[in-house]
Amino acid sequence: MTVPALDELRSRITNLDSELLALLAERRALTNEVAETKISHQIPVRDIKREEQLLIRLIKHGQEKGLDAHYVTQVFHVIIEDSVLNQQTMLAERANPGSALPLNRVAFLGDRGSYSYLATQKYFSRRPGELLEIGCQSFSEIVQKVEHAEADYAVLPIENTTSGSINEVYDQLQHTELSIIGELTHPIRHALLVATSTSLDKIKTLYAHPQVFTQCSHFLAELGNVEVKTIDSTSSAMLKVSELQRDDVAAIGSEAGGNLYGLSAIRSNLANQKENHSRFIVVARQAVKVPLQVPAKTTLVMSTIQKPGSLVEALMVLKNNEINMTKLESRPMPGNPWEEMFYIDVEGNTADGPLQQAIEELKKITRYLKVLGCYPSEEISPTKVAAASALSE
Ligand SMILES: O=C(O)C(=O)C[C@]1(C(=O)O)C=C[C@@H](O)C=C1
Repeated sequence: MTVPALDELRSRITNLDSELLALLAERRALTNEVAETKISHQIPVRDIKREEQLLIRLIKHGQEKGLDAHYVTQVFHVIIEDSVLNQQTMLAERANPGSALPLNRVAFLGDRGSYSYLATQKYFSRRPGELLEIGCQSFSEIVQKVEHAEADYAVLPIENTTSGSINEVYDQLQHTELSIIGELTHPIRHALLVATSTSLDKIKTLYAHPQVFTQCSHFLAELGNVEVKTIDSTSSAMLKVSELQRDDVAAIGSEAGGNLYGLSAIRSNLANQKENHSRFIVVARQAVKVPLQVPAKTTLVMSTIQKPGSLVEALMVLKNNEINMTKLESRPMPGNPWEEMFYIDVEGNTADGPLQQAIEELKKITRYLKVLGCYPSEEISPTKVAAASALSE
């Protein structure tokens, strides 16, 4: 049997990949048409039943073609997530006429290549208009850029699955009139980045942002004589290493970001937890309306009356109105020792009855309550179907 030449096989793969892309684009265009129907008939974007049926059929079909259920499910989770996010964005834009800008000026931490930069690119890739990135040195600078109308939006990391909440960002939210208008989660994959063809045993100095060191503490503990230097952002760490061009220095950052500085990864998956994700919020001067067909999240900040059980009482209001709380964070109140501000994320829309009711009730039993924003939820939980149910069809 003659074996086809590698070039020939690769050219066939290349052609197939182009066909796949054309099909994906066609599918996306169809789902955008679906969104138009949903807008005119007030139908929710997400239809879990339809997704289940679709996955069951695809798993079965895939297995007939020798593709395992896990693979098919993973591929279609990504495709459906893209479809849902695009439709949500379309609906949100319709609900906020005139909000789409020809140029989105976005302030974020660090420079090209930082995780905030990558999150910014991801969030605005679905939105119309060009993107102008404004790299900043601190969270307060980022917030001020939007407050002073030097930027239209800010992208701020708020929590990480390994290192927890980012307190400085919560503290910024306490003092600003800006509103949260969006969120996104982005995988944070830390790699050891170098500028030369070197190896781990030669590294003597390591640059990274303090948050990154916290997230990679297990890896750092294994390193022997390495001097760890903190730096204001991941992009500064990468820039430093690319400028030094030395065998004995490295930065911790994403491989994608490192590529922008000509760095290569000699170790990857450095975070303590395999699933390391950061959640970012997007803030602007103007709050947005979230259409009721789109799953919404709302962030509240409140301080309770100083008496035993007042926080429990406030949380009971949420429970009684069947509002699901996704996060509770407390931060000290400057100037008021031992008093706390509570930041609460809930599933729900401020334009919808149950949350409106809960907010009214909370106002009566708290000292201070403010809605920091109501925004489309971008946490698209994948629909699960058991492979067995697909095969029994
Ligand atoms: O069929 C729909 O209603 C769609 O919006 C399309 C689609 C898909 O991409 O297949 C996306 C979201 C829904 O949850 C179900 C299916």
